[in-house]
Amino acid sequence: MTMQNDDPLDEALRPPPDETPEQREIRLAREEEANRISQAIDASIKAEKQARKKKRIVRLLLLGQSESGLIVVPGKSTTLRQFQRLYTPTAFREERILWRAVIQLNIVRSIRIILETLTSPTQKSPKTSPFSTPRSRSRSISRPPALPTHIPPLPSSDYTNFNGYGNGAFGHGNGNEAFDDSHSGRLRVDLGGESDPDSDSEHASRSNPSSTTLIPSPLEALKTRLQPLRHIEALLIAKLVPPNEDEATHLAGPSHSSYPPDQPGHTIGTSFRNQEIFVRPGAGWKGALSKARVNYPSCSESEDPSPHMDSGRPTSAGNTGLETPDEPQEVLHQCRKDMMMLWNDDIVREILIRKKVRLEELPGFFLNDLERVTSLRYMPTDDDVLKARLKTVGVSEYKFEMEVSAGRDSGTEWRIVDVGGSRSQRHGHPFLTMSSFPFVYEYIPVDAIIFLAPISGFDQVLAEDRTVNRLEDSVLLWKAVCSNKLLAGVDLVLFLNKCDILDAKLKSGIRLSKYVKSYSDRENDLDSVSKYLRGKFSAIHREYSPNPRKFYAFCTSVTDTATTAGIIASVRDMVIRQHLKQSKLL
Ligand SMILES: Nc1nc2c(ncn2[C@@H]2O[C@H](COP(=O)(O)OP(=O)(O)OP(=O)(O)O)[C@@H](O)[C@H]2O)c(=O)[nH]1
Ligand SMILES: [Mg+2]
Repeated sequence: MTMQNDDPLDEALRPPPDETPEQREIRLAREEEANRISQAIDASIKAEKQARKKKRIVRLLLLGQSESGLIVVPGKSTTLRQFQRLYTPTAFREERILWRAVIQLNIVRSIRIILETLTSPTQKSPKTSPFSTPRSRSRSISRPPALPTHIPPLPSSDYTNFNGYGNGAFGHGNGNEAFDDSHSGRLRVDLGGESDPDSDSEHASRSNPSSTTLIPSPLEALKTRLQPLRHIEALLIAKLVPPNEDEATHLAGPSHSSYPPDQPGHTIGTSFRNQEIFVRPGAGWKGALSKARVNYPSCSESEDPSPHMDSGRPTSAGNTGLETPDEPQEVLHQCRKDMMMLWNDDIVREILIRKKVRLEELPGFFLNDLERVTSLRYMPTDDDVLKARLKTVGVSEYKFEMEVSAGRDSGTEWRIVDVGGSRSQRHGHPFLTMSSFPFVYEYIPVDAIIFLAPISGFDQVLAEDRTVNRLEDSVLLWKAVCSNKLLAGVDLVLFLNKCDILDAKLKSGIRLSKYVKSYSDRENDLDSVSKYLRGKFSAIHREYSPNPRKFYAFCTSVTDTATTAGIIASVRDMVIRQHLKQSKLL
């Protein structure tokens, strides 16, 4: 028996004992070639490592004010999503299904806003001018009287006998009420005879108890049928918010309106503005949803059966373990006719208009798409993802490399810092300074700041401080950013955002000069207004910047994919140009 303790590799590599000189020559040549190839591979790995070390990393910081609820938020996270859509389209597309839960919650919230609005009283508050100084403003503006912390019960009427959200905006009926809508498909509610539409007392006097009936009103019945939305709301919150994240559903603070008396939404005096759901930034919530995801529906808008469907039902992104496959989508589907009836009802619309609640302008508005977005096989489109609203809290850096399909500059790593902008996160400063954003300094150096000012908010006040006009808040923050010495070397890109909403407002007859006195009798159209505001922001930049620096301003509607793609390409070019200059590579 021979001993087998030789290394098998040595054994294999050992030249055959009877090797001829020719065979030896061939073997040595082969070994040399193998050696050469191995060295080439080593060199290429080393080169790649070095290239990675030298990789171009571009850093952007998104800044701009924000609040929860019913008001104009600037669109920082939407801008981030636009970058992701353009630079990493495959990843963006694959994540679209995860946004369905956010859209479902947005829909439920819109319905709740309607129901709450139908019961809310009117309040008055003064107007402010965004370009006045804090001192002059404090002289000219007196703090409005505090709003009631609860809504006084209004006399019963078809519209006013809701309990209000505190008691359940979706109602407490037994679900058995009859509701005959066979004639008109509408909420056949009689508002009474001729009346002053602005008078709440008229509204009250209309509801003479003697005229009440034991038959539940159509709206009561509708409200009862919409009750399952309450459960869905709870389910979605459980799905989107981590278990220990109580704060997300309980943003503190007394409720009051964010709108002055003759301004949109001013009558909405209830609690929902403080109940906007947020997630901590980062992909945490997406991770939780995707882990529970079974698979993607391959197409959504069509009702065609798909191999990805489980018995024709959408597969869920849920993670509570309590759901059937996408229970929220099923419930929304079941409630869709009632939601459409509520939203399309003439009288409901009339009340929303009278109370200046312009739902269409609010973040996360999907009520005009109910048929599509409540379809059982609904898959959010790119536009839907951009329109969806999920408030950001805290600060987070998103890193991504351009996919090859996204064109040139693949290989550049983009790091975009998204910051939650609400005042509660700015330590409640009455007027802003950059010290309200202490965390920002951790992210310096950045190549540029994209500052978003939602200029459509010129006619609204902050929910967090009703004496402050929305535009004024933007202007103050802009001033603080421009004058900040630590940011003096950072280029500034200004997005005067929500120009689409601004355009609609101006066209509807709302005049800028009513809120910005210095605008006087200039033309009240988008072009003139945006040029004027751009001039104002630009003058502040010139006056307050400690050093000269690059400054670019764009009028944007960042939910609009076509126009935003061009703007982001321009931003990318100039940021990279500047980055290269600073890296002394140019
Ligand atoms: N119509 C319109 N809607 C916009 C525009 N920009 C953003 N939105 C919508 O406004 C909502 C809020 O945008 P976000 O990007 O979440 O705002 P944000 O600045 O990140 O706000 P915070 O996270 O609260 O600091 C979203 O529902 C967007 O779809 C715009 O230019 N036009
Ligand atoms: Mg955000």
